[in-house]
Amino acid sequence: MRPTRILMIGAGRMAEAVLSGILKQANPAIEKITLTNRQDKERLELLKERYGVHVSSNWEEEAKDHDVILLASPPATHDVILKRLGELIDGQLVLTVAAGIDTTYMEERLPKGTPVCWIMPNTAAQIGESISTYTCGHYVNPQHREMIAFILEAIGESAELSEQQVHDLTAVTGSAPAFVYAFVEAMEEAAVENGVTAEQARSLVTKMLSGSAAMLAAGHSPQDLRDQVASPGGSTAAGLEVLEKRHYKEAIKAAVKATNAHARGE
Ligand SMILES: NC(=O)C1=CN([C@@H]2O[C@H](COP(=O)(O)OP(=O)(O)OC[C@H]3O[C@@H](n4cnc5c(N)ncnc54)[C@H](O)[C@@H]3O)[C@@H](O)[C@H]2O)C=CC1
Ligand SMILES: O=C(O)[C@@H]1CCC=N1
Repeated sequence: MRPTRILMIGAGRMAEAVLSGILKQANPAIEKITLTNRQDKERLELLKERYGVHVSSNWEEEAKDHDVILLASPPATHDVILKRLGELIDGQLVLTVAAGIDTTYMEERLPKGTPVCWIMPNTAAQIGESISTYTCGHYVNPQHREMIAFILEAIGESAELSEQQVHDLTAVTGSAPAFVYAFVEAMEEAAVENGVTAEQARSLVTKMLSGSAAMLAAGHSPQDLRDQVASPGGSTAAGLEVLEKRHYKEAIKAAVKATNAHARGE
């Protein structure tokens, strides 16, 4: 990889996740990383202290001096930031992790020929365990791809998809961890109501979840796994029947639809 300077616009949770992943790779080609946000100086100081990176509350002054610019600010800030960025940059690679901000949107606001990439990670990026979908714009060359792969590997695994697919899967890979955590909260509450401590409930439910995920990762289908648990006429079947009556799958699919629609600004 060529010597590279990375600028991040936005210094929140996702920016920190990407930053810590990149630093763990200890790649000598990364010459400099600068984190910026609009006004939270305290947050910038904390990140500077924690990671030893450069910080600034004026990204406009920094843009020229960096090769890769990663937007990790809210989607609603992108219109203004991209248009201003377009006045400042000259061929730099521009990436975003924002929900709903696809490469067409970016290319429309940046000078013709600007290489762009849209990455949709999830919060497991914080521990290098994200499954990130991504899609590249028209002007991304093999060198840019090397950089994009480096960032993606720093936060976990990834799948390159079409722009439409990244939109359609925003809920399934980006937001669904929150759906899983809501399920865990309900399970923990049920466990506590049945007499175990909150710590025991956390430990039991977490292990149940990681074991279930490991069975899926081993290649078994969810239908087979469900059937293995639910002995015919047994107690699990009675529980599944309640979920079905309460439209469990429909509720999840409706949540996916609502999430994606919101991300697209609908
Ligand atoms: N949290 C998540 O699970 C995921 C978040 N994302 C995307 O990541 C982006 C950031 O999300 P989080 O890190 O969760 O949010 P956050 O609230 O932790 O961080 C947002 C950051 O943007 C900065 N900011 C706000 N307005 C700005 C502006 N006008 N100019 C420069 N900086 C500005 C804030 O100071 C803050 O540092 C969003 O676009 C979101 O769609 C994508 C996938 C998953
Ligand atoms: O809630 C959000 O807007 C972001 C997008 C994907 C996950 N979190």
